[in-house]
Amino acid sequence: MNYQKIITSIQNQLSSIQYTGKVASYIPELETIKATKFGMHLHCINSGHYHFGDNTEKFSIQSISKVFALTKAMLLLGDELFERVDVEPSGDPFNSLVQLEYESGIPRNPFINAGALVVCDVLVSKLENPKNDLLDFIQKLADNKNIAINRKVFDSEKKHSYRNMSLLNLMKSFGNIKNDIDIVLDLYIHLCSIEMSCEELSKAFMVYANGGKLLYNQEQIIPSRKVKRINAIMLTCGFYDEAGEFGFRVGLPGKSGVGGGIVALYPGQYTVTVWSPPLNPKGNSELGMYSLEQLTTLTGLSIF
Ligand SMILES: NC(=O)CC[C@H](N)C(=O)O
Repeated sequence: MNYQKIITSIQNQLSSIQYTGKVASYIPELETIKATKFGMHLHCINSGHYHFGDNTEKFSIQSISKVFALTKAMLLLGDELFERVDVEPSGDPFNSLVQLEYESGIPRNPFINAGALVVCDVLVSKLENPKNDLLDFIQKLADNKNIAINRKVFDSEKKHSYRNMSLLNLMKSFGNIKNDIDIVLDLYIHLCSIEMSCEELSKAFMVYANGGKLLYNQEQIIPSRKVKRINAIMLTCGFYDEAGEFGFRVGLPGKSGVGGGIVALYPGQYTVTVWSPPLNPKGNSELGMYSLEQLTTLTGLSIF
């Protein structure tokens, strides 16, 4: 397979495509990022790296961090975790409140905000230093100590957390948040404000493409059964109310964030990260989705 040729063809197509998406503005600091940024980094298990554009520039990973948080919670807890958060697609926007009211405060899945907030509540209960432990965990997955939060993004989101506060209050009223809501929110925003590049995310997600083993030393750090489950949740819930469309067009498990990043993976083959800040109306990177659709079409390598 000539990956280089395919990646170059995607790069060439992008230069002539006009985007219609908008950079996220409800977290004001995210709006300061140039809309024309674009990076792509493909990391193949057996045949190396292919990339272009701003693939080494760090950006706000936002909801991509929900995968790391879920993984850590699944390592700490057994199936009882899924009594507090379900594993069904929500079909609603990522920050929606409506289902929680008639589903007794149990979020549909761990990749919408409500679900990730419950996961953060679990992490606060189980870990003495959840912020440090999570950062250590991500640094280990990425084999890179140079991963940290962006303080400006953290402060900016903290000041505009009306929705997430509402979600926490509603779930607390149903008894599904055990800790102080300010502490849970603080951890959640901390994770969302972590910065990583496409290259770093492709490396960190390799564990999900490699059956739970770190590719760089083959250490099994996540049991393969749990990796199977995490990949399944990425496939069905990784793109909020656009999970069906992502499966239809791209055909890979993955996760997006409102910083414009998308990570996707093909178990046993590769991980790929794209970054383009303008988002479509569902909150997913418009050109990111387009590029990934081209990748799986031109390589013929999707899980379908
Ligand atoms: N979809 C996202 O990336 C949302 C994350 C963002 N920090 C929020 O809570 O709204």
